[in-house]
Amino acid sequence: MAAQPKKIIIDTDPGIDDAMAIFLALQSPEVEVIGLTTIYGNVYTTLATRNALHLLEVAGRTDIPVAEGSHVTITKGTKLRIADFVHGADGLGNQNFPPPKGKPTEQSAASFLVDQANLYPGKVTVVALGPLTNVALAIQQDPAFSKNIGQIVILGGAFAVNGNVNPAAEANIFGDPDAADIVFTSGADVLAVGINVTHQVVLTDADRENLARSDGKFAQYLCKILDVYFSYHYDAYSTNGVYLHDPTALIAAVDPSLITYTEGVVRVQTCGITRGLTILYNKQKRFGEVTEWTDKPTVKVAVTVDAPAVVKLLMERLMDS
Ligand SMILES: O=c1[nH]cnc2c1ncn2[C@@H]1O[C@H](CO)[C@@H](O)[C@H]1O
Repeated sequence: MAAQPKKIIIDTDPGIDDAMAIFLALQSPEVEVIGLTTIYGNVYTTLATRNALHLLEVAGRTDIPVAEGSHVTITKGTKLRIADFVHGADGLGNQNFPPPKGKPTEQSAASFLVDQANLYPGKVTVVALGPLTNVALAIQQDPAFSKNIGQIVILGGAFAVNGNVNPAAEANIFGDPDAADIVFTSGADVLAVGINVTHQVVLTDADRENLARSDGKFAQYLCKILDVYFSYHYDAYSTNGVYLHDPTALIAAVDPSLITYTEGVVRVQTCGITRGLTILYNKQKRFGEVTEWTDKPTVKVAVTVDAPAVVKLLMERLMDS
C-alpha cells in the first residue's frame, strides 16, 4: 500500500521561485499541502498573502487555507529588506494579475503552525521559504511546538560559501537573523538547504523553452513570470539560467533521497558586518572551553544534491499539469 502523503505547510513570500515550489508541491503525490503561511522577504507580507491566494486560485486549490504571517521581524523591526529587484514589484514578474477573490484565515500564521502541529503531532513538515519569523513565533508561542512539528525544512543559509545579500549572508537568514537563531537552536528536527546547495540547481534557458513548448498549465503560467527572474540572474551572475532555490528545498521534503546532509550545531550571527552569517559546528573538535555552540541541539545541513534529478522532477511535474 502506498504511504500516506506527508502533510506540509509552506511558509512563503511569493516570489517567482516560491510559485514554482508551490506548484511543484501541488503536483507531488508524496505530499499533501495543508496550508500556506505568508511572510515578508521577496515582497511585503500583505502582498505575499495576496500572491499566495492568487497562486492557489490559478491552481484551482482554494480549498487550501492561507494564514497571514508577521509584518515585522521577531524583534519588532520594521526596516525590512525586500527583494523586489529579484522578483518584480508585484513579486510575480510584473504581470499585475487581478486581485484574488479569496481571503486569508482569521488565524495568524504562527497560531496556524502551532495548531496544526498539535493536531498532527510529529506528522507535519514546515517548508520555510522566507525569513523565519513565523516559525520562531510559533516556537515562542508554544514550548511544545519544536517537539510536535515533524520537520522544519529551511531554504536558507550559506554554509561555507558567500551569501547573496553580501559576502556573509543569505537573503532569508538576513531577513530575520534573530528568528533564524531561535529556529536553529530550538531542538526541532531542522534540515537547512542553503545556497551552497541551491546554487548547484539551475534552470537553463533551454529548460525554459521546453516549459514554454509544453501545454502544462503551471509551465505556461511560470513562463509568463520567469523573465524578470532570468534578467536578474543575468545582471547579477552573468548566467543565462536561474537558481532553483525554493523548488530544491521543497524537493528535499518530497524526496529526501535527492540530497545528502551533515549534522552539527548552527548558530546565526545577529549583529555587525556579518549579520545573517550561518556557522555550522561540525563537532570534529572538542573545544577546551564553553562556546556559543556548546550543548545546543544538532540540526541537519544539506551538503550535496542530485541537481539533474531535481530539475527533471520539477520540469516533468510542471509540464504534466
Ligand atoms: O540577491 C538576492 N537578494 C535577495 N534575495 C534573493 C537574491 N537572490 C535570490 N533571492 C531570493 O532569496 C532566496 C534565496 O536566498 C530565494 O527565495 C530567492 O528568490
